[in-house]
Amino acid sequence: MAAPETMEFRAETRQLLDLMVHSVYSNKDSFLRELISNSSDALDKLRLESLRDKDLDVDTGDLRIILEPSADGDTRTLVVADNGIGMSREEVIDLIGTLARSGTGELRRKLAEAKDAAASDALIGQFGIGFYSTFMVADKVTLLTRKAGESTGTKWESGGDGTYTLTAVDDAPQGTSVTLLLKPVDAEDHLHDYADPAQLRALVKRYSDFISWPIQMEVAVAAPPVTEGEEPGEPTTEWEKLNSGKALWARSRDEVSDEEYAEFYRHVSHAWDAPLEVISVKAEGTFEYEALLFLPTQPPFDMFAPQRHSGIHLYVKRVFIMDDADLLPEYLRFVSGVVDAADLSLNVSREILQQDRQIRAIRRRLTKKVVATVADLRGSRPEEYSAFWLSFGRVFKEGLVNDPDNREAILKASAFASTSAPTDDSGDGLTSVAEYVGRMKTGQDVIYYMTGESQQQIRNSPHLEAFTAKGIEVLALSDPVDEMWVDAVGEFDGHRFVSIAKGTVDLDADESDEEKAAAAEALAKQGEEFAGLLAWLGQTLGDDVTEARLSARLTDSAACLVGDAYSMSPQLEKLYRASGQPVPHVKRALELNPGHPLVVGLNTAFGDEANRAGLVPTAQLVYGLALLAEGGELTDPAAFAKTLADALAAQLDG
Ligand SMILES: Nc1ncnc2c1ncn2[C@@H]1O[C@H](COP(=O)(O)OP(=O)(O)OP(=O)(O)O)[C@@H](O)[C@H]1O
Repeated sequence: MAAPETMEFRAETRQLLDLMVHSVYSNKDSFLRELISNSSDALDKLRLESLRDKDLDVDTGDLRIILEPSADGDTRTLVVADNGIGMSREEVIDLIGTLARSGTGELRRKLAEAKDAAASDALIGQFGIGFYSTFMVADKVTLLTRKAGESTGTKWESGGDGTYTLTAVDDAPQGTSVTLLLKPVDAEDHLHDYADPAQLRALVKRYSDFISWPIQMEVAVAAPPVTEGEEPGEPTTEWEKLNSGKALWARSRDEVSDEEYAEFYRHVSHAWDAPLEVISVKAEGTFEYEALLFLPTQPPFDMFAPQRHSGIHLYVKRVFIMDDADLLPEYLRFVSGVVDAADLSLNVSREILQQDRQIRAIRRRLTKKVVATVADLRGSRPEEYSAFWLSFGRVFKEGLVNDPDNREAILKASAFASTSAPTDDSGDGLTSVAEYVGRMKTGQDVIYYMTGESQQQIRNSPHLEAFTAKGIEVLALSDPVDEMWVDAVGEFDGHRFVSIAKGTVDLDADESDEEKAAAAEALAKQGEEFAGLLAWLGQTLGDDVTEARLSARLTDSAACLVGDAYSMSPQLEKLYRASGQPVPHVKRALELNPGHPLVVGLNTAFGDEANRAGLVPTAQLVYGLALLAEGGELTDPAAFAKTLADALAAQLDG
């Protein structure tokens, strides 16, 4: 055996480990689930590898997971071992020595801030900590592993402090064993006796019963009764299988408890929360398959990471095939679970899968089923739906853009903030588009919406003023994806989606013809009064605006900016720019409120003396204020500040 080499954990890993060592997490038992889960994955991988690589010299006849508790005085240990794929030395360093997953830094920061046990429980539950959870129960962890096909093994050992050692080991068995030198039992600290076979039996039953590989423990068998005059029989041992290994998806819903589903969900999705909804599908006929899918409660922290893939594991007749088979569209990437298909070849490749008719049929059916489940959730459990929507709505709505076939169903399952969605217990301040349509005023035939970067920005925007005054509901869409789908979807039930920040709006639809005629006449008269100013403003601000006109949508503010019916909104312009795409600056119309003192004053001053000093800066201020009020960004904030300061100073002087 070579001499051990001491390595240092990266700072981030070290801090996280330190938090585990001193963890107040109450569910310390979960370390066992994590180790068994890792072993089970390693066995799956070995079986697959041996199917794909016929030259790989391994024995796959007796694949299993072994628990080996022992107690010698105060020294208590537990070994969890498997004869799975194992790890190379580099893999040990990469996978075990570094906690390289994205979001780790964030977890560490939040854990350090967490004040009490409940808060840190929730955080650990949200992030999951895999192998490192062993340090909640062990003072020292030794991992011995040899990768299938390699001759030298690697021993990794750490006391959870700043360092670990690595040693090359020649005679290591293939697979991985993790030996825990257990911390003293401390019931108050939720540290149970993990060297006690009865305890282990109960934990495996609770957390890992569904694992398809046998989980075994060697137990003493009572010696046969001794008859007089005979030598006492040798005590013997036998392997006791601790799990039933039954595939959960093959059992009927009423046979499986919520807790069993929850543990299986944690295993397949590497999650620590409980599933919000369990979806099971059994298809018979041309293509036979069973699926068990889960909607999560908490978002995985890497949900928006570009490399995140779907959490659906593909099995063929109970044999694990791959873990990110393309079985659901990207906008459902928060769904995890298992699909077990009867008629695929065991060594099917990813490329073949993508072309496979059966896989495409499964994907279509599962997609519809998940979307329908989300819609049902809204109807049957509105509170849970709201929480779900808050975490996953943004991702789900990508489907409105990317999945035209299911667009209608996705829209029905979606909810949106709006200026007058009910906030009683049936609602949550969120409305469906159908409900919006049900509340539309007489004469209104379009669905009004406003996009913005936040709810606050939308709700304070001047564009909303006349809508609020007239009690017309407006959808308040503040997710980046909203910009895309309103264009892609276009209409619902014959009602067009219309942005209140674009084009002209007709808010007098419910008025009589006489009232409309009177209003039009009044506007025309005002138009004449302001004609000179409007033409001059259009010219003076020509670099930024297409024209200046009087507004029907303002009641309180002096001015706002309005795009053409089909122009790009400022948010979309910003999104494109942020993604590196060059887009020309989109000019919009400046709309003025003819009843506002600033606009009236400006018109009078312009009428008195069109060349008067101070008019140009005031025009620039009016434009800048309109931009600021909608949450926009000034191109030259310093110049704006100076113009404003000068104007204020001049006023104080006067
Ligand atoms: N028994 C094992 N055999 C082979 N590889 C293993 C074993 N245990 C862990 N690994 C490798 O180390 C990696 C890290 O394990 P760890 O438990 O920290 O995270 P994980 O299982 O990937 O995710 P999670 O933290 O969500 O459980 C695993 O993904 C796997 O590649």
